[in-house]
Amino acid sequence: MSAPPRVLTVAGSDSGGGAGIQADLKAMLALGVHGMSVLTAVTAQNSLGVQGAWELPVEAVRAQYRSVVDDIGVQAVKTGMLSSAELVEAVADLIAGTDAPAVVDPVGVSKHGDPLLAASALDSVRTALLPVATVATPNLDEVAQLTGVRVGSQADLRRAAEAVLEFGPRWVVIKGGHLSGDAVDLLTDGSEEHWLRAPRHDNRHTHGTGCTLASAIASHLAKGHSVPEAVTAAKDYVTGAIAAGFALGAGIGPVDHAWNLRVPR
Ligand SMILES: Nc1ncnc2c1ncn2[C@@H]1O[C@H](COP(=O)(O)OP(=O)(O)OP(=O)(O)O)[C@@H](O)[C@H]1O
Ligand SMILES: Cc1ncc(COP(=O)(O)O)c(N)n1
Repeated sequence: MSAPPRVLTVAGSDSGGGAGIQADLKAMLALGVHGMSVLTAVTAQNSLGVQGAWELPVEAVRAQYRSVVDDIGVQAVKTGMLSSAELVEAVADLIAGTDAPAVVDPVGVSKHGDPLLAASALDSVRTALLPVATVATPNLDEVAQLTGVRVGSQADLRRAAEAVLEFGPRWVVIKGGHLSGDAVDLLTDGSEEHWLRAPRHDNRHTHGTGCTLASAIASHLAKGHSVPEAVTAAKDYVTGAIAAGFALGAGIGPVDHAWNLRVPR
């Protein structure tokens, strides 16, 4: 049997299994690719928030990356929580030397408002990481942090996309998940525009939506799809996962990464 496409996530661990590395690997399995991971940080996290976070040394991140890329090889890379300026710069450098598309989710804070990136790292995200991204996937809070553009309605999404594209990613997906009404995202490279629209699911169990979308994009890119095809397929996958999100713990439960694998009875 031939090996499936290989996808690497460079991100933090969520002990609760809903976001971070755990969400990424689950999404990759559900989408038929071989998932691999470079851990940047470990969080003590559950449905109520992040209780603690510990960064890995930059040499440990570099060594994991080299182990995977030099032997196994990758068809796409996805980044999530990178924690510090030093890690952002090291990862940007590693991606620049890798011949594979990179999906950059510029994770800033968790759903509960806990910081996952030092404020001092924002400049490195702008000047080192975004320029090496094939697709960047900021949410509205990350757009505001990175560009100063505040999105209050769908009409502002184009302005937000233009501001992010100035930092150099080939494509950007501005996630409008935090607006009201339909869940509308804008994918653009500055010349083509694709509006991705899905019904808003009235389900509070949405922990891990951003990680899941970015990993699904990377998985479809690894299969050889174009960026618009990959993002469209990833949007369908995350929408189904949100619709099937379930309660766990006392707070916000995870999306269901396996929804597309369940056989109807
Ligand atoms: N209630 C919902 N129903 C349908 N789609 C949603 C809903 N909430 C978010 N989405 C979609 O999920 C994807 C992730 O968007 P979101 O804005 O939630 O990302 P995020 O903020 O990075 O994630 P998180 O809020 O978990 O940190 C987008 O495609 C968005 O449109
Ligand atoms: C380790 C880690 N990485 C990322 C997120 C953000 O999660 P998301 O934006 O997908 O909800 C998180 N809560 N924890």
